[in-house]
Amino acid sequence: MNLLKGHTGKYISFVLLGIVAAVANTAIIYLINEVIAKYVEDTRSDTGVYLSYFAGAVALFFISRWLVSYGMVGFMQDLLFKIRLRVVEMVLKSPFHPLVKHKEKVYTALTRDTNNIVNASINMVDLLTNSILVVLCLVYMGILSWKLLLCFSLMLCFALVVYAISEKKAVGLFNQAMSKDDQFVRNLNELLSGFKEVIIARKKGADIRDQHMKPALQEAVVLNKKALVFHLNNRITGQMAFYIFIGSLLMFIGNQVSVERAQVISFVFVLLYIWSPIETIVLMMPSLSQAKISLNRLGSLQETLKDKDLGYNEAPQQMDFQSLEVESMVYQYQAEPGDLPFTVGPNQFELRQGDVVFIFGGNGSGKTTFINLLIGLFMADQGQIKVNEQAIVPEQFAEYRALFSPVFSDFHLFERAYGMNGFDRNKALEYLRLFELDHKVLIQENGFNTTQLSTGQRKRLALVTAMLEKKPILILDEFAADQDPYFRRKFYQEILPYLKQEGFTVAAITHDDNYYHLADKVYKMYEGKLEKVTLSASLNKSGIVEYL
Ligand SMILES: Nc1ncnc2c1ncn2[C@@H]1O[C@H](COP(=O)(O)OP(=O)(O)OP(=O)(O)O)[C@@H](O)[C@H]1O
Repeated sequence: MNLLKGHTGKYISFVLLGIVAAVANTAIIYLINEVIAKYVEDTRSDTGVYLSYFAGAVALFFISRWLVSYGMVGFMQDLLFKIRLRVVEMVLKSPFHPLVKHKEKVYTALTRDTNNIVNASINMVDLLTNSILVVLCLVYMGILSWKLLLCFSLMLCFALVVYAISEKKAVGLFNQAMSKDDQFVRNLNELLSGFKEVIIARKKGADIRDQHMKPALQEAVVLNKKALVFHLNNRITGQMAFYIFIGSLLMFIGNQVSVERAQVISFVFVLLYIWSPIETIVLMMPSLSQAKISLNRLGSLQETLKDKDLGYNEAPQQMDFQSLEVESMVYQYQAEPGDLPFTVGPNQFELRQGDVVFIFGGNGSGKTTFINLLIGLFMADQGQIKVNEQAIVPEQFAEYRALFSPVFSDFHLFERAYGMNGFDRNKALEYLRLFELDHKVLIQENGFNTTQLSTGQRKRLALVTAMLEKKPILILDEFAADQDPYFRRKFYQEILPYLKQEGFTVAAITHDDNYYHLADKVYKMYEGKLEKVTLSASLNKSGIVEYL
């Protein structure tokens, strides 16, 4: 992913300012060295000139350095904004299944990976400034004595080769540690989602902590430690090599390669000066390695979620709806190795404008899967859907989905009425009264206050919200299951006719066989197969109503 797109100009200006800072910094060292040389030679009369150059170089260094740092603050915030929004975009455009499967990667992408990348992009400018400084100083050292530079370069090359080898190992370890972090986040999500159960059975929480979270954290600690120890070893080895080199330079090398004492002193001075930038570069490597891994992970997340949702469109047109037919629709779940995959279909199904259609069937028979296929959440492997006798093509899927307002059995009640073009407060009040929520729920600026409601009341509010979306077809997955007998009766006997009168078409999964006769059509789901049933009921041997 190209993160610098739109920021290239800014980044180039930071790089240029970084170069200016590095040149000014080198000039400072050069000037100090020259003044020292003048002192040694006792020609102090020239120092005034050097002093004015020195003041200029210092001013240039600080101004350019400040400008880079100031610019970087804004750049960092922009980049953070851009990457986070990019991840949200990926999420919004993703089809259903890949996202559900890789949810925890989205969390880590938004937190750790984003920060790693932003920090490294700041470090990149520092890295560049320091690298230029080192190169310029090396040139200067070459001018002082090419023989000494050759010796130093040999030592530096050796240190860099050792560094590169252990750095590769460190990157591998960081990568493994990040996978352990993902596992930890997955468990944390589980713990937070199931916290009620955990409070009742503390052993569950302890088990998640001891058997899963703690080992994942411990493994991440071990891996991170190992990786950081590689860096530490590199640093210590580098420092030792450097001190040994300086000692040898002063004691033997200078004499051996016959370089004048004054040049050796100047050389050592520059060497002492550039060690800090060299060390800074080396110390930045872990953050750069981590950023590289994070960038790869964002890339792979993008790859995982790359399939744009079918017919992706954020503002689909409202389709006219008169009739809907499902023809020979088949869907098969991907099974775990060794398991038989569950298949729903081939199924036929029809819905006419104003219909109230019920689907019933045993647990696990495939009702929810079928509903998910019907509303276009899952993509069927075979078959087609026709609206007003026209087959729906993939490009029309966003428009097709906009026909439905679902209340899932595991519905989510959003805090506000997001995505509604104008929140109809009058209708909202009318619906709240109908659902007997008007004394419990307050209408706010753009939605309802949703706190202090029971599960059944929350579900009623979810249906109110679905109705306010003014989509032609309401999809209800076991809506009445959480309602008390009084409201259940009201739902089937008053609310469903009201919905019909309001122009809604309703397809509902239900187990309330006492009310099947109120539907226009009833379908039975058995082992993935839908069957239209007649509404003539009979009592079976046990006296239970049975639909044929
Ligand atoms: N994510 C999944 N991966 C694989 N198989 C699945 C998955 N979800 C459901 N199934 C299989 O599909 C079958 C149908 O599930 P579905 O949720 O559609 O049943 P249902 O009729 O709605 O059941 P219930 O009345 O319990 O809600 C299940 O028996 C299960 O084996």
